Amino acid sequence: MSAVAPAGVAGSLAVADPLVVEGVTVRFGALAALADVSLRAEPGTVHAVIGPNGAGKSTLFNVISGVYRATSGRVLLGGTVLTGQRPHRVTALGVGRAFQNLAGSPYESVLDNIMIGRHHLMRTGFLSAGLRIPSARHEERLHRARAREIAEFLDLGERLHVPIGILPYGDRKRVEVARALATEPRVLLLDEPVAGMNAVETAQMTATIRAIRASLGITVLLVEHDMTMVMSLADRVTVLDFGRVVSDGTPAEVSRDPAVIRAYLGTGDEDTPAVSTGKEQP
Ligand SMILES: Nc1ncnc2c1ncn2[C@@H]1O[C@H](COP(=O)(O)OP(=O)(O)OP(=O)(O)O)[C@@H](O)[C@H]1O
Repeated sequence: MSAVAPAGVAGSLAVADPLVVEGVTVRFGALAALADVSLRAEPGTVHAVIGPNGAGKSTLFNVISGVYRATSGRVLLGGTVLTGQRPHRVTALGVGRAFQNLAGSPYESVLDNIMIGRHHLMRTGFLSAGLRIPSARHEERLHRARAREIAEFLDLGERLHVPIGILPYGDRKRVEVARALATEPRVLLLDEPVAGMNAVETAQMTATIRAIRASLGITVLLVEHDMTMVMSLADRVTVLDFGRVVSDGTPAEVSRDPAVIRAYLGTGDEDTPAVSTGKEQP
């Protein structure tokens, strides 16, 4: 991985504003998928959102990214209210999202797939781009250079012109993260980034997320079922169960919280860590 943080067309990626979720409720008929959920992801941290299946994690990501409307409550990035905005506007306001399922066209190259993330930043319309107007060509060159930097940052620099459909699974997942980074986010939503990965790919993705936090200063909001990865990486963890926040704290705090033990195991046995930190003695 490149040691140098990308910098370029869109300027600094660093963020000084927290992402704040304030009392968000989402109802689907009688079901409250989220019930008065609040959390605060501090700038430049990895904040994990965990919970059993059906706890509301995807619904929360869908509210933050503008896909679902909250029944009540707000999401703010600094002083900007994100709730009520459409997904493309939320992206433009600084929230990038890498999806769990592999997105992107399998026949297009790594570079072209990363460029998809930059379209909302390009001033040139299709007509002037198609007519190869010099200013349009200049802008396209700058954006391609930036996409290349991001690819190199994610160790994809050697594969720029490879169709993503023939890449190994781990590389393809990193292209998805690169596409999200190409939107120049201040907050990056990562939806199960290591789902389906082997141990080597998981270690590489974990290193990638650490580098995003350390070098780019981006706030990462992470939904992930791999508890060893979450507990080794997250600065803070919010635990959802049945749409409610049942715990919030450092990995060490939540892994000992009886409410988390109940959520995962259906027991209040306080001698058992709720979730493995990967550091327990055998
Ligand atoms: N569009 C929808 N319409 C109706 N119910 C929904 C919708 N989206 C989610 N739900 C329900 O809301 C609840 C929370 O689902 P959600 O997908 O957010 O959970 P999750 O924590 O992401 O689960 P998993 O870990 O299995 O992905 C579930 O009961 C789910 O069936």
